[in-house]
Amino acid sequence: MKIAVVGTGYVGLVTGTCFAETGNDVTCVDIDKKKVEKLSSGQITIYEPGLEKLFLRNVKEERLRFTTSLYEGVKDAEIVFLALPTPPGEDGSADLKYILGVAKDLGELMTDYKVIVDKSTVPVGTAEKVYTAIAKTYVGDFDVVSNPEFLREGVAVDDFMKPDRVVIGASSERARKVMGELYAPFVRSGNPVIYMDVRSAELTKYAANSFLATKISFMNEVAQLCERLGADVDMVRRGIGSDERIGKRFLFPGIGYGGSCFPKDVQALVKSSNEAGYDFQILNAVMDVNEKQKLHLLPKIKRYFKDNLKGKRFALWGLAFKPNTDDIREAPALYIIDELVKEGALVCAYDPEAMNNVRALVGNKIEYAESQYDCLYGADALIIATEWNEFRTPNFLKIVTALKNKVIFDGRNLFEADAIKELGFYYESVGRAVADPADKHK
Ligand SMILES: NC(=O)c1ccc[n+]([C@@H]2O[C@H](COP(=O)([O-])OP(=O)(O)OC[C@H]3O[C@@H](n4cnc5c(N)ncnc54)[C@H](O)[C@@H]3O)[C@@H](O)[C@H]2O)c1
Ligand SMILES: O=c1ccn([C@@H]2O[C@H](COP(=O)(O)OP(=O)(O)O[C@H]3O[C@H](CO)[C@@H](O)[C@H](O)[C@H]3O)[C@@H](O)[C@H]2O)c(=O)[nH]1
Repeated sequence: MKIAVVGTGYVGLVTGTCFAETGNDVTCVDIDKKKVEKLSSGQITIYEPGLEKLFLRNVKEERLRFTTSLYEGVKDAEIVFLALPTPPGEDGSADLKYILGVAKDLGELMTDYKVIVDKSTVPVGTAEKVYTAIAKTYVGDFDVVSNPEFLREGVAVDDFMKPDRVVIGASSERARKVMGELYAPFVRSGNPVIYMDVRSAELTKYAANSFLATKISFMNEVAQLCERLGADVDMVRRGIGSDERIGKRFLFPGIGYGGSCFPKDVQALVKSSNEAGYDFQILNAVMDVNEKQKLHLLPKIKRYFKDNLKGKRFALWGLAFKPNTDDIREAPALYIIDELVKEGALVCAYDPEAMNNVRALVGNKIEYAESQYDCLYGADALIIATEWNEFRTPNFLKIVTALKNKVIFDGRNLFEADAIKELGFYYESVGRAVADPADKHK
């Protein structure tokens, strides 16, 4: 099939590459000239495990092309995916200017039947708006379909190639058939394509993200309670997660959810809800809990250093909002950096992939280290903000040698609390035994 993907960011690039990998002829369109030049010359623009190999193969075999021209991209395409940004507007609702801008341009370019697919996360009613924007100038037959994307960064290729489900919201049989053919290779393993009406598909995406965010905020509140009641959140997590009705996944407490999706999508659903005259109370609490959780480690740090962080030096492991990505959008580490710097502390950070992105954002506000151990030298404490695998089993001897004090504030519960205390560390984590600064650690 001939496919156009408009918007070649995270979702666009994964979508385009995976559809090319299953034998389709894909043209990706982006307004960012530099990005298109880079991709056309075989240079990948995001860090995503497993993607580069597929990308290079499909570029080489000419199933995957890039252009800045919307006309070039869509002229022969049967299906046009819109993988454009839907950032929060000033009031928190999803800003549809990119989607509706491209829809208007499509109306001016289209000359034959196409299926236009909203791949971006968009509020209920957007497909109707896209339809109206195209129909203003194009009078022929076409369909607008909602096909929300559920991939996670860091495991995006697997999520796309072996989806738990594919949701297709379509109002015409013709569009359902086209989409069904396109997705046939991905659902062979028995994972279903769920066909539904367009509005339900649009809401499914927000409901999925909001439910997952709710699980996380719930566990972060359980963690708060654990610290106050002397319980261990890891035990409670295991205890409840083994109940199939609850499920083991997305129960990990930490320093809040971040990334380009949960924060903006929960907020957008609350906004849509308000506009529909309904107060979505749970989600307001989910957002409040998350705001507080991002700075969960700060009072612990201040307590240890007797409220004086001026001139203190902190090593920070992890900047990306989660492991296996270089994405720093809404990364909890950035909030911690802000607070520490505001208090007059110095921060030296290390992240395996995200340092360039942070450097571009905050420049010399912090120092950057060449390795996870380099950033420890002379630091008063180590703070862990992202659970990269290489941080899980570090060389403790190197940590002890480099750190000024044997003090760790762990926002991701990477270590067994008892084992690390045995090594003589003052150790604070999330939802587990609270350390006492008065205790003498070795
Ligand atoms: N990132 C994820 O993990 C993820 C997962 C599922 C769904 N989503 C949703 O998918 C959508 C896209 O997210 P993303 O993370 O890929 O965004 P992104 O910001 O990484 O990429 C968007 C791309 O669109 C391009 N663009 C902007 N205006 C354009 C135009 N007029 N014509 C052509 N290209 C244009 C930008 O240059 C950029 O390359 C959002 O709605 C997001 O909520 C994201
Ligand atoms: O038990 C958990 C699981 C996740 N997180 C945090 O939650 C955030 C989001 O994590 P994750 O969902 O793995 O990453 P994303 O790539 O943002 O993926 C989410 O957002 C995408 C964009 O909408 C959706 O497509 C995915 O299905 C959805 O999982 C991160 O900050 C994680 O640290 C936790 O704190 N505890």
